[in-house]
Amino acid sequence: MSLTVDIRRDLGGFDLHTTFDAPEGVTVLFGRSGSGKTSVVKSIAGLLTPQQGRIALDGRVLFDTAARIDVPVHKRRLGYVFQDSRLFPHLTVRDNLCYAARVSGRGSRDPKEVAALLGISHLLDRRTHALSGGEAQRVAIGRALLSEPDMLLMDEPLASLDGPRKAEILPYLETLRRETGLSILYVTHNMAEVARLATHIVLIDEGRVVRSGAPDEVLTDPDMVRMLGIRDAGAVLSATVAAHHPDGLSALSISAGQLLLPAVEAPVGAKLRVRILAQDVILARTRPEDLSALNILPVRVLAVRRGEGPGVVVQLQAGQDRLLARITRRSADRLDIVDGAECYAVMKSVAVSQTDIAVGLQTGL
Ligand SMILES: Nc1ncnc2c1ncn2[C@@H]1O[C@H](COP(=O)(O)OP(=O)(O)OP(=O)(O)O)[C@@H](O)[C@H]1O
Repeated sequence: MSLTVDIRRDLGGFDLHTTFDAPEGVTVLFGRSGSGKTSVVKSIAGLLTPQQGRIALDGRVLFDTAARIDVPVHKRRLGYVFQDSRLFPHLTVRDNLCYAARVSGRGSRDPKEVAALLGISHLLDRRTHALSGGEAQRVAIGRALLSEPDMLLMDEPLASLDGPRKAEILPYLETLRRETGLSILYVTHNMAEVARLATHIVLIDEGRVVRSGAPDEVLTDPDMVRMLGIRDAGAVLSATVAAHHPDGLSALSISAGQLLLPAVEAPVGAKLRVRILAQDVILARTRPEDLSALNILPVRVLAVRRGEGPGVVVQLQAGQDRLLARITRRSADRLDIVDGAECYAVMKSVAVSQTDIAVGLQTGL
């Protein structure tokens, strides 16, 4: 399912004027606090009425001011997962799961299957007030799935969870996407979630779309670094597990060669996406010898962006992929890092952790 959105609404001086397409897959709507993300999602869900515009899901028009169409919320066939789980505390997990299916009247999916997919089978008879935040959120996702929506809208579904709980849920979201094929519009301002889940990214600022496209293009666009956050800037690379070595390292094939990382929990042949932060990439003009860092890739400089501070962001071509490196202006001058320069990108193996790796999901669909 692909969604097209073109809406305009004045929110007390805030001019929401957002136009984008969300193709099949996981489209991440990313922007800082107050950029208009929730207002966009509410408009799609039918909870906020734009003054002007059109919203359509494949051929099905949900909203169109010109044609005077405004499909009511319950007939839009969209699943909505909020920041907080909003479960019924007096009902069991099973009853919470079945509720949406009953209300939507589209419940042909087996709740047990959905519970298994989300790792909540052992919780079915529990009341929801005693669930952990991560468990409750998985039940909320299951409930949305059981209404058999044409698309799932997820508005910062992990924002209320701490780091370990986020890490617990992310693999389920990856499985969900892979196994149900359901298209998802996913709102977040967390870059780790973007890097792990997105198959398409829409960047929004002050109610307007400033950039959209595939993650490997958008995330390595040096002009977007400021908006994405300099500390979080980095690339996502598609990789395949090539070998697991007895010394605890795994070898991954990427288009530019090989990466050695701490043991990756995936079998040989598994497809992965790996996030490499710009601040973890060092540049050298000649191939370094006698270095402890194990990953040295030949790269070509595509662009150099100088900021106001002492740092520069360097966009690099590494095989078919793009990388970003963040180095000092002083080093860039000393090493003559200019457009077209051939050099080597150096990365420590331990710089990439398990949370930077998504299994079974490459940068495309
Ligand atoms: N019903 C409303 N009436 C007036 N102003 C509103 C209304 N809803 C949202 N706004 C304003 O519109 C702007 C965008 O808000 P929105 O909640 O869509 O942003 P957001 O990107 O989702 O932010 P956050 O990440 O903090 O949730 C904000 O300035 C907000 O105060």
